[in-house]
Amino acid sequence: MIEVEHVSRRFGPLLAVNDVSLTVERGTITVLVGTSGSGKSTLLRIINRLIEPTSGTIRIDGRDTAGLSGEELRRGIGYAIQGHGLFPHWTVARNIATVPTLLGWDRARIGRRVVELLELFELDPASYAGKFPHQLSGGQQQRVGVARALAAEPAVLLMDEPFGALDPIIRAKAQEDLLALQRRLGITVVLVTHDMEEAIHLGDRIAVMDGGEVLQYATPAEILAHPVPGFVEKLVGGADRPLRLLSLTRVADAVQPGEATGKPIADDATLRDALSDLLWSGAESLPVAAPDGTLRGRITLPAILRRAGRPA
Ligand SMILES: Nc1ncnc2c1ncn2[C@@H]1O[C@H](COP(=O)(O)OP(=O)(O)OP(=O)(O)O)[C@@H](O)[C@H]1O
Repeated sequence: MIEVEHVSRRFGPLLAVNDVSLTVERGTITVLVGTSGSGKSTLLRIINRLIEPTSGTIRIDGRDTAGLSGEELRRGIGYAIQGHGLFPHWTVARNIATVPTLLGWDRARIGRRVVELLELFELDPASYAGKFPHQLSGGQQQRVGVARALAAEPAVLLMDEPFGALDPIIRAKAQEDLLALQRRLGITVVLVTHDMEEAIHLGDRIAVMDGGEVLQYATPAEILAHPVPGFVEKLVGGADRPLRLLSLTRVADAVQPGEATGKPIADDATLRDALSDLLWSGAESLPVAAPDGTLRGRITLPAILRRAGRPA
């Protein structure tokens, strides 16, 4: 658990982070979202003390981080940034080994960990361990960046616009991979983005920042349904709000008994995907299938539309 209490950071006359308090529960993803210059990156870097707060307290699992040296703290916290920050003249294996090496792990353990992470990120160790960053695609560099951040098995992972440089298809895949990885490892993630879509998709909770302040800190559903008036409302209240709402619910939660014709949709797809399929096929309903292919019932247009409106 990360507890941020009344944290501020001043740069000369500018209050880049202004009296922010929020708690990130263990094993969840919190997304900091806001426009450029709203203080997201500064707040993120205060958590691992790349930037010292001017005032306020950060506790990680109950421990005040002010009592630790910055270096000691950062060895226990993964940090992945846009552009991936890989050392260009180091191989992929050496990049991933950075923190374990600093921690003095023995060579055999480091070697095992590098192979394990490359496999986890679907990069064949035999082909990729000895490559240099410039020999990888953007998506592969991004995965190596996250692999490096996770090398020493941190309980906390901080990510600053990690998918910002990726094209939309690779970005969607990277987001899915992060969700799967986070569920599997149970890590606590704080992620910075300026993309509300990404925040809604990834966040268990979202902190909307503007002018150094957190204006609202709540679940995506709460932020969509009840945005605080002003900046947050403007940010989420656009024409695609109903579609965003639909993207939060799985087909499994709206499935009805009965049959339908057409290509089945997976029960773990979102209602937004289901609406898309229905509109495209011109059908009123579609069959719903479990991962093993068993039919579970059907999803209908009216059932989807009921969930796209303003919540009561
Ligand atoms: N080292 C610094 N010295 C002076 N001002 C800084 C410094 N770092 C950040 N700032 C200022 O603090 C404010 C917040 O910056 P920050 O990088 O946290 O914003 P951000 O929300 O992450 O923006 P972006 O999305 O553009 O990265 C900005 O006005 C920025 O210019």
